[in-house]
Amino acid sequence: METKDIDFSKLSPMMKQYFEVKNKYKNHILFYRLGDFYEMFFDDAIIASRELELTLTGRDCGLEERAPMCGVPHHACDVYLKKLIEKGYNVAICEQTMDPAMCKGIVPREVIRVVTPGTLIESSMLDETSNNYICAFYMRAKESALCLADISTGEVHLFEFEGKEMTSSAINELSRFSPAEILINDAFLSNKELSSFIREKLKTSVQLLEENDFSPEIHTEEVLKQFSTNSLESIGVKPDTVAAFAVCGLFAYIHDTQKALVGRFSEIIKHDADPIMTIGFTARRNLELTETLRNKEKKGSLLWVLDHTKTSMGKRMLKSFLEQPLVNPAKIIDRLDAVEQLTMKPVELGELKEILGGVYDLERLMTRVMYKTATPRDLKSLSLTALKLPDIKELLKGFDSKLLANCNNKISTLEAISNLVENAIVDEPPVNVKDGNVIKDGFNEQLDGLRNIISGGKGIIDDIAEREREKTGIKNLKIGYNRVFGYYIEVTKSYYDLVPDNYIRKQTLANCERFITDELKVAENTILGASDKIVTLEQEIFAEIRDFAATQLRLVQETATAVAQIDVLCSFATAAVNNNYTKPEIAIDGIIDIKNGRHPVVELMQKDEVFVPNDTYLDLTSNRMAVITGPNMSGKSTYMRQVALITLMAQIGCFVPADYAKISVVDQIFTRIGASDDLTAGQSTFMVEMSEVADIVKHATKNSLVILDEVGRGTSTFDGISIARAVSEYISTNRSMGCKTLFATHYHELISLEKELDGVRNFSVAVKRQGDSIKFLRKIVPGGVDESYGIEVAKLAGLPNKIINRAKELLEQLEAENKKARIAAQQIESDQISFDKISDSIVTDRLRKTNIDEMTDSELRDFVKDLLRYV
Ligand SMILES: Nc1ncnc2c1ncn2[C@@H]1O[C@H](COP(=O)(O)OP(=O)(O)OP(=O)(O)O)[C@@H](O)[C@H]1O
Repeated sequence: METKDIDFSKLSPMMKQYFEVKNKYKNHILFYRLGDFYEMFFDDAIIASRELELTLTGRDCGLEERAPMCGVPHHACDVYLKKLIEKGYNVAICEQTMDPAMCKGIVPREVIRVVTPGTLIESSMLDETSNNYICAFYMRAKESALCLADISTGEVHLFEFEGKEMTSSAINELSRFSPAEILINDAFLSNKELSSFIREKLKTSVQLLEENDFSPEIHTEEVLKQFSTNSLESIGVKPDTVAAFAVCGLFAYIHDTQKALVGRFSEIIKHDADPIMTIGFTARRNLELTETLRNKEKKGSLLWVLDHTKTSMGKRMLKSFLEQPLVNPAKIIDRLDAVEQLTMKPVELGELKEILGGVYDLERLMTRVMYKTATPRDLKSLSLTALKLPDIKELLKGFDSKLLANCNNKISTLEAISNLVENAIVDEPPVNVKDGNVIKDGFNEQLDGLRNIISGGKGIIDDIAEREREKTGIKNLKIGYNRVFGYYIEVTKSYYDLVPDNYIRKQTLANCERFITDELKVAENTILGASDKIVTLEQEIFAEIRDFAATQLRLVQETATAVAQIDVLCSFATAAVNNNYTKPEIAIDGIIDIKNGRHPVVELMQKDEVFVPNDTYLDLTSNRMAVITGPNMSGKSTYMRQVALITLMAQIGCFVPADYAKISVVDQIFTRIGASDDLTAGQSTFMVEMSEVADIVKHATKNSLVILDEVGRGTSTFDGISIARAVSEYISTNRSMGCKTLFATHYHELISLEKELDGVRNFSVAVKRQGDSIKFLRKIVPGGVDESYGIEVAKLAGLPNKIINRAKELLEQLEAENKKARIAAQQIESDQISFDKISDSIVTDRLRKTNIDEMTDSELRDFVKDLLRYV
């Protein structure tokens, strides 16, 4: 039976309640709590049974047909939630809001949480090394704001964008944070570039909200509750700004969907005040910062090389460091000084790392505390971590670093929490507080009193048993207990005759009978009453301790951030020591000078070839652009990426793989490398290549670093050469440009740029010819090469000899033709022959393609003259 066929007036009272709730959450799967299960009914049950492979059963619902039903146990619902979220469903969790035992009639129920990709908090559903952001993007005509929050850690970021850079800046930030869920307003949809970026590249869940859902007039209260504050200004948000709309949109949504979570957030990180390096979506992926391009794996990425962190908080922060390199030289130097100090004291570094190894994820623990879902073990983890903090603080005192001292100041020892938890909670508590034995003896008088009754209760029961044996003469009389019947006196068959009249029969078994007496009943009431009270009291005491921990949110959050930062700095120091890195010099004179630089990942991944280090020198004047030629496979891309990675590593405050490095801070890194997988999004390789180049020339400044690998390769040779040359000219001459550029190319024609343009220098990757083969030397040397060695590389790659020989033949033929074309061109130049005499050459082929018939003689002459430069 489907929902549409239901006669609602005939439904049972419980089903009526179900539909009252369900109607508010039509687009969600409703988990409806019934006892120990979350049940799903009707259409939800049909979907869930299919998606979760659950048995579809039925339940009487007041109608003739039973309601389709399936369910999942409430204590194991995480697994099922995860599956549904991964399959793109949103889930509303409806709980019983009163103890059923205390209710007459239908138990009241309410949706306390809506689970969507951006609102997950369950450890089992989250990657401990990554943040999980939900964001609101509020857009007006010329301005917009983006507010992101990670509910599981309490982190909040806010950006405001305006003017013509609005879209590109927004795309950069969205790709940097990669949110799991985006809330948008109507105006967002009119921005085609942003909409298609989110749809095609981020592939994130998007929800269109009403304009009112963002209104500060309506929603400020909810934001204030979430931040436990009394004004938007106190969290750095000016009312009526576009930022206030984004903040209100996001936190009103969180407030509405996460009813159990109040006051989880303490501060908003505003980014306009503190700019960071821009690395676009493409460069981030091309440089393989956090995952490899091909397999999307951590191994083989820069993160893999640098990750020696010990805590989950450190892992998340390391990732955000990599994605947000600094541009403020003073801040970079502070980090580098801290790393240097740590490398200089290996024993203390080792001790710090060992302590950090025992630190729990304070941020996610606090979310559970605020949600009131923290278990006794969670509080114990919080306390155990707090107990380690004094040792961390003591060790940090031994380092002479401003940043480490700063972190130390921010670490609170959280004594109030650890004292309370250590005094109150047993050393190895059960997961669930209801299981009992959570609170230590001696912590609460009332609890101690009740426990005494229980332990004394055993004595009372033993006394009764002893007296009854004496009184009745039943030697093997004993008193037992079970959950159904409570306490009972057990008498075996052979003594039935001796059972006195005051024994009331409770149960007959094969060999014995069970009885109760008035005296035993009174004892039972005392003992069981005490047990029930103990369970309730333990829960109350635990809730008080948890709520006290919640009051310490700000302190814990600040401590967590500082500990995470120490962890990342220790991780950098470890990578520096293990891989023999150098402290870079940070400059602002525009010079990048690297001696014996290495690619941080290739040098570790490569097993069968020793990595050959290389120098780099780029500046703002005569060494702005390096044109790098060399055969395929010689190491051009590796070299260029290595320069970008060394620059980026320096700007995140990490030592670098080089003997010496002076790095002038760059504001942006751009890359145009290889084919990206946008082909799936319906763009041709060439189209992707050109739009990436367009992005670079539009946004690069003289302080940017640009990596261009084989620009122009995606089209025909002449088009390609022309585009590559025009791009190089533009970059090296245009007003705001002149940025530092590394340009690898197969077009040897570009070598001439060195003579023609200021700031261009030729380099090549050295190779050695060995008979009809070649050896890669991997060394970058000054000067360009005009030999491709393509056929030799093809041979090295194992192409069959037959093909290689035929390729050689064809090459000779083409070279002869090219020679002919050159002579013909020279003749044209000196007007010795007319155009129609040039036959059979690459130039005429090109001329034909260009539809020369429609050109005047002089246009044709200019066109050919232009081409002459390439033949
Ligand atoms: N400096 C180096 N020392 C040792 N091995 C290197 C070095 N540089 C590159 N290699 C090795 O050479 C391989 C090819 O390098 P790379 O891809 O950079 O060449 P390329 O010139 O860009 O090739 P193509 O033009 O075909 O793209 C790398 O995968 C790496 O294993």
